[in-house]
Amino acid sequence: MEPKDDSNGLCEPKGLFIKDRKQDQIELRFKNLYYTVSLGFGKGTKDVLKNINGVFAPSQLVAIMGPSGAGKSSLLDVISGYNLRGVRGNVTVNGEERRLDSFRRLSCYIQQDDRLQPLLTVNENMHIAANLKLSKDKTQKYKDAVVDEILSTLGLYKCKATRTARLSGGQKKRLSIALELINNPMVMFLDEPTTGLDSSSCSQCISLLQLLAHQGRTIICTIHQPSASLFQMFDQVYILSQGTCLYQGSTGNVIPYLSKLELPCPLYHNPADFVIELACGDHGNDKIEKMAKEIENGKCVTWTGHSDLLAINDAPLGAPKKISKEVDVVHETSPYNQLKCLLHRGFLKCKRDPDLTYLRIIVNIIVSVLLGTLFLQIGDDGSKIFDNYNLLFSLLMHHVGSTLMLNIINFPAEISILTKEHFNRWYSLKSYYIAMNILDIPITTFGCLIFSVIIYLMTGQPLEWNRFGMFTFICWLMVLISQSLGFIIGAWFSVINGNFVGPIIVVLLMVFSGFGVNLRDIPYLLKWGTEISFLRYGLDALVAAMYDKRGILPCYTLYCHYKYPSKFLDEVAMTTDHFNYDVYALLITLLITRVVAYFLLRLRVRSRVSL
Ligand SMILES: Nc1ncnc2c1ncn2[C@@H]1O[C@H](COP(=O)(O)OP(=O)(O)OP(=O)(O)O)[C@@H](O)[C@H]1O
Repeated sequence: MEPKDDSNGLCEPKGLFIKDRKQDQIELRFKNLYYTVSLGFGKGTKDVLKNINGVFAPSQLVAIMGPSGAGKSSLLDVISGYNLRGVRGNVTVNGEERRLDSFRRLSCYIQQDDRLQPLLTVNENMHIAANLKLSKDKTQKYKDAVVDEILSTLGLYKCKATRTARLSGGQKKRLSIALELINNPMVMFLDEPTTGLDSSSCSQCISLLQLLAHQGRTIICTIHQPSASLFQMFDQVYILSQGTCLYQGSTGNVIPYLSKLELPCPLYHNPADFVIELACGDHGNDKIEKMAKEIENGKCVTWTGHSDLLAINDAPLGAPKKISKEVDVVHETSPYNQLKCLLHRGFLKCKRDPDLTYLRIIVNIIVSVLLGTLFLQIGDDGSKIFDNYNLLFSLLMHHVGSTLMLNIINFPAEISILTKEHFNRWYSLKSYYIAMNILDIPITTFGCLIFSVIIYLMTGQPLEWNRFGMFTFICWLMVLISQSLGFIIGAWFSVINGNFVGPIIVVLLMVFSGFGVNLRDIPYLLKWGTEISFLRYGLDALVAAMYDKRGILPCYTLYCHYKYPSKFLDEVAMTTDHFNYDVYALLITLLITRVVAYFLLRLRVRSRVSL
């Protein structure tokens, strides 16, 4: 039976994914927490969080509030374990020092920007997440039931078949929450879940979080300046100003707290607005100091309204130390299952986005026809050997340039989704990388093959299967290497910087390829450039594929200076006996660049820097 759903409202859950898990409840504490960032070379450091303390109790919806730049997102990043660099102090989970590997099994982090797969429907996104996040022993029927229950609870059931790109802002936000709810985390961190939503979507989103929190979860979110009614929906508030805590306690206690400090909230004034005004220093910096002192920078828990809550100083905490490093986190399903799911998702994305797939094929057809027309039937002509050499170089440039730029532009967008999903333990980076490599092979191979067939026939290259095979294989290797280079640049640079760096690299590859500047004329000190330019190996190999054991070329004019290919090859300092050597060099380059791309991607994902 179809679950009851109002696509705008929330339903009561049936209890499949939202069970009473009081025994699993999580209390988070932090003590003497500092977060220090470097301001750049020679500019010193800045303490974003300054010796703050706090406690986030279970079954509570907590709002971290404060003016812009107060350190709200930084606090969320630090306690969730998303950010470890520059952090000092203690973070404990139910009284024990937080161990990231186990903590990440219990928690999830939903970023401010919706990092969703736009081409997949809500249902597909949910099912892929369920297959990745629920253990293998759960039946498909169970997974379907969980997905349906979450979707109807979050008011998304009627949008099941809608593509994510077509959802409204509020629906996207709910889908982000729904995806992370699949494995029922007990702690949820949300960075500004209401940003960009209208007031009705805001209150829907917060009432959903309230519902989830009151089922036993600890839900912590940052929020800018909530309306009075939204503010009342939170159980607890943690107010920050310039990295220090000004208040920690229940929403209802904010006004009594301020009255005690002789800072009465004006009648008919939204307490959230008033407290932000105080935190901004609008009523004087002395008020900020007064509040921080009263709340002991977060150590005082009396305003939380929980008499059983231990004060920060009374709770068992070890001596302050550097927060432990991340260890490899175990995922819910096997690498094989992760690979299967990621391949399935990648296949769906390719199917839904035929534009890029078709574009790649069409570009290959257009460029090959264009080059074929320019260099029509020159392959067997003794007077056109120089033109044929130009053709070989031009087609290599097409393969390198188009593939490199495509990946420089596309790859960074994938990284932000990957960072989120990897942090929330959907899959390992290895599975992702293998799937990504496999997914591109069919289209790359097809594009290369079609390009080679057209250009080979149009330009009248020798009709021998082995030469055609060698020609296509070299083009294919060049595309794969350019793709790896695109991954390297995409993993390391932003799209803008990548667009600047990419063409520079192509120019350097050209300079050292032996085309234009003869390999013999390259100064000794710059010879290393020719050793690492894969374009040189590609060109050398293509020349070998076309001219090895060719004998005298037919001459259709009075005099053909280069009818002996060896004469021409000697002039451009190329040989035909290096084909195998060139292939090995290209294979090694491919291997090295793929490995380097993987490690750079790993570094980028682990540092979680967004460019
Ligand atoms: N890696 C960093 N390098 C330099 N400064 C940083 C870094 N991370 C945070 N900051 C600075 O720390 C302060 C707090 O940043 P944070 O993003 O936590 O603020 P916020 O309260 O979430 O602000 P907003 O509400 O505007 O998002 C800001 O002044 C920010 O510039």
